[in-house]
Amino acid sequence: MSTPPAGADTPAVEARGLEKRYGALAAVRGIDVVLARGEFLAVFGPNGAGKSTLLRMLCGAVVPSRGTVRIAGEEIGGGEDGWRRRIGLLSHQTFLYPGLSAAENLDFYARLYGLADRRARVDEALRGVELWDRRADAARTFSRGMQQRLALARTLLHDPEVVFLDEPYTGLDPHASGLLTGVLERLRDGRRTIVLVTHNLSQGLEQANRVAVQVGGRWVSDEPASAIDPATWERVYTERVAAAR
Ligand SMILES: Nc1ncnc2c1ncn2[C@@H]1O[C@H](COP(=O)(O)OP(=O)(O)OP(=O)(O)O)[C@@H](O)[C@H]1O
Repeated sequence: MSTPPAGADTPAVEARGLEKRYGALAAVRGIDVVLARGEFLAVFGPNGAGKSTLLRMLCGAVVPSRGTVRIAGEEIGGGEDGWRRRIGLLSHQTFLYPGLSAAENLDFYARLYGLADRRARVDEALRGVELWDRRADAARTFSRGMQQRLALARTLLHDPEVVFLDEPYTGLDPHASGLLTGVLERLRDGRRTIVLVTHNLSQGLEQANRVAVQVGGRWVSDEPASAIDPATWERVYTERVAAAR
């Protein structure tokens, strides 16, 4: 089963007027995001800026209070759910079944996505995150970093066109961080679209080709990564955040 390709000019992600309120609190206050196929967007911002809330709206995990999100032209919540197969989300929640082994977890998702060649896909995914040796062990016996690696394999198992990553380096040791960086490099293949939320200013800038800064639920900047000087980026970022507060 596969999703039909979207038109070349159709944005991979198109969000208009996104807002999210939790009672009196406005977590996201009117953000537009239009990402062409192949773009790699890094979103930076202080704690509580609403970055995770934005990401969760972009991938259909949180319903916006206002605004719409389209994935490859298809509106989230519009009735069809072909968009689900086009996206992958790696977040604080691993979406793993603790009692199932690593291989069983991935096999479950492979079935859910109706993937052909399930066995081969699962084996390849386990090797890709260096969990092949632990494939028969229950996810609940994994360390946090190992769970994060398995969650990464789960995120990418169905080869999604749009990948959302919310602080994906959390809990990873230097070796596993390097592994993830390698995976992200391979994902930058020009056809895949990536949205990364991170607090790592230098690494995020290096990886992305577009950079947004979010403060108080709004984007205070959105520019090509090439417009940013890595040498002064930390200072510029700090000033932008301070000015917006
Ligand atoms: N389910 C929820 N119910 C109530 N308030 C929420 C909920 N989710 C998020 N919030 C609030 O929305 C605001 C933005 O939270 P969010 O997690 O999106 O920020 P963030 O920029 O990702 O922060 P961090 O960098 O700390 O991860 C915070 O004030 C948070 O308390």
